[in-house]
Amino acid sequence: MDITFDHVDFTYQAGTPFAGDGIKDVTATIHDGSYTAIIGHTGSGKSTILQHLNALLKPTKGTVTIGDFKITNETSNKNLKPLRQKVGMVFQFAENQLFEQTVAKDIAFGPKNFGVSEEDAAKLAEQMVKLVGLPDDVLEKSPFDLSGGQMRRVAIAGVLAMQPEVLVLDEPTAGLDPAGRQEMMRMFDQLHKEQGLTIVLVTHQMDDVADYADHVLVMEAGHLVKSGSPREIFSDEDWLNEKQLGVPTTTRMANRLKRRGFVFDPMPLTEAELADQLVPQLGGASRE
Ligand SMILES: Nc1ncnc2c1ncn2[C@@H]1O[C@H](COP(=O)(O)OP(=O)(O)OP(=O)(O)O)[C@@H](O)[C@H]1O
Repeated sequence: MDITFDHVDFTYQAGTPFAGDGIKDVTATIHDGSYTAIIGHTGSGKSTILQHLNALLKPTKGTVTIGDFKITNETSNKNLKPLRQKVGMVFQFAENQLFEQTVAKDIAFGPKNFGVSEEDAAKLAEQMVKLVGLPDDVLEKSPFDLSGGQMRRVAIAGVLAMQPEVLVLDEPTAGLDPAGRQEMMRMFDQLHKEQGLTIVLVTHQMDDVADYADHVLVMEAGHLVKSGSPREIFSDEDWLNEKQLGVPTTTRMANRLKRRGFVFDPMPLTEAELADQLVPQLGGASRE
């Protein structure tokens, strides 16, 4: 299911003296099966974009097309339930939305609300706990007795239990320690590759963009200012510096080495790519 923005404006509190632009004239496509990262400074419009992906917000102007759904300013809230099922949203600190007495009940809540039987919802909870890498014995525990990282996985399991086609992640690793962050990013990558989920990730972590995304949208002051592959986006160091956007650690290191006479073509994005190009230049055999 492709998601397309066609000249979309969104104005917060439109028609009041407090009106403020969220996004302006955004035209972009998030392709079915892609892993799309949205980057940009605070207030650039990333969250506003995300909330259009399942019509939590509707365009003030323009059209958002999500599979068969065309969302405009005129779209009524009726009949949007199937859309909410297809696009799963994991908000920042998703664990704050847990509320049931047991993990099993919390994960089963969404599917039951969408008409899945008690028995099938319980089965889904068992499957989803596995999918997010938690042991079976958490099912009967209170979510509030788990660690922060485990609680977040339970919240993600609850979103996955709706069996969405698109998983939308708003800074999903915020507040986790580096090991927890890495584990969680690997889990999303696995879901993307093994379950075929389309992923839309908002992040400030450029290493994650380089390691996992295949498409990047760069937002600035409500405008989409660039889109392309991570290689295209991160190859223009001057532009990134001008915009004060970070670059992946590997790219930063390669840029420094380039100034000392090393040659990289293309510029490496990941550690493996850096090693493959660096080792022969240091007189060693490449990894292949
Ligand atoms: N509820 C709101 N009411 C009024 N203006 C808002 C509201 N939410 C966001 N805005 C404004 O819309 C613009 C885009 O904000 P948005 O939250 O989409 O940015 P962001 O890139 O997600 O930022 P962050 O990285 O801080 O989450 C900003 O100018 C912001 O002040």
